[in-house]
Amino acid sequence: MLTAAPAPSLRDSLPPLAVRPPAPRSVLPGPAESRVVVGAQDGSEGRRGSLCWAVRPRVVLRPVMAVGDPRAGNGYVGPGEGAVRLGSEAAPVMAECHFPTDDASGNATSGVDHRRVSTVGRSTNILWQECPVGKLERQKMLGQKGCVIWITGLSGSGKSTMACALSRELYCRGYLTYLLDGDNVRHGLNKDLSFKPEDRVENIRRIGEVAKLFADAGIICIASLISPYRRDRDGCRALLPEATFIEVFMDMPLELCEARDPKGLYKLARAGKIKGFTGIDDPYEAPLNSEMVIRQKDGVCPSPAAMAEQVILYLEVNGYLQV
Ligand SMILES: Nc1ncnc2c1ncn2[C@@H]1O[C@H](COP(=O)(O)OS(=O)(=O)O)[C@@H](OP(=O)(O)O)[C@H]1O
Ligand SMILES: Nc1ncnc2c1ncn2[C@@H]1O[C@H](COP(=O)(O)OP(=O)(O)O)[C@@H](O)[C@H]1O
Repeated sequence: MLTAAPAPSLRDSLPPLAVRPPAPRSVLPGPAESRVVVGAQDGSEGRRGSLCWAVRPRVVLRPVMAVGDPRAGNGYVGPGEGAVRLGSEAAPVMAECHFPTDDASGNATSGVDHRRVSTVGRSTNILWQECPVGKLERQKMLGQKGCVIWITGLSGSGKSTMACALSRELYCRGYLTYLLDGDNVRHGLNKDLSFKPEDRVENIRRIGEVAKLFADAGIICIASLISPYRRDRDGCRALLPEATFIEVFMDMPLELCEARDPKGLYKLARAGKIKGFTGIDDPYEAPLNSEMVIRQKDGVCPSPAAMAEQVILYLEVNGYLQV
């Protein structure tokens, strides 16, 4: 009996990864008071109060400020007291870790600057925990700048198509991206949220916060969600460092989106079976000053590849694809 061959998946259709010269990895040019995982000489994790080797597989790092913080509990180090000896670039670095004022239960009582303890939202008595490996180091490692490409538009305007084409193109050129698609995030993190206005506000806020973390990780984060309210998109922009929020408006007419209706949702909304559908009985506030607008030319929508190319050109011209 003949069986039909399975249709190739989108993943199968990816061409081989282009060889982009990797960021130089022999020595990571860390900042002056540099930074590493602390491990013991036998390669195991560093212990509090012990002599530690600064090690990192396959990557030889510069001098180190190796102060194990017992609160971190993961071998990574934070700022604080500690006897530090600097080593050469090629040699492992030794550093002695001291936590002289820890209390009997093992909790750190040292090094807490109470002037920095604050209240944020409903969280009280919290302190920003610095980590010596920062965004700049991660960006150097990846050879790209972390940013958020925020794709907004009506349902059916082509957000996901654009996001996937862009991911694919950047992947093929050797850049690391991560896609936050509204539909997908609503399957997990945001599954407690509906489409009523206050829930959309929260959906956008949470995705903005997550996107901010990805950008801080040095990743090109592509957020693709309707995000219909201007104020909330602008709120996400405000979360990010200057010029790292790139708003892309899929400016497609409602008639086109409705004609596409790939999920049949417009039909249901018109029939009154879905209430509060964006563009039908819930507002979409178009951006006023987005970095990019994708629209039809002479009534023809640019191809997915052409849309992605437009964004990549923007990233190139604005220096996001290099450090
Ligand atoms: N009432 C209503 N209005 C708009 N969209 C609806 C609604 N109900 C379900 N859907 C489907 O959910 C997708 C939109 O989710 P988002 O998280 O992007 O929306 S929002 O940013 O919170 O407005 C959206 O996906 P896309 O078509 O990809 O935009 C719809 O498929
Ligand atoms: N540039 C394009 N040219 C032709 N069709 C497109 C283009 N972009 C999207 N589409 C089609 O439009 C429909 C909606 O696109 P989609 O990316 O799912 O939109 P959204 O994520 O905004 O809801 C899909 O059927 C898709 O194939």
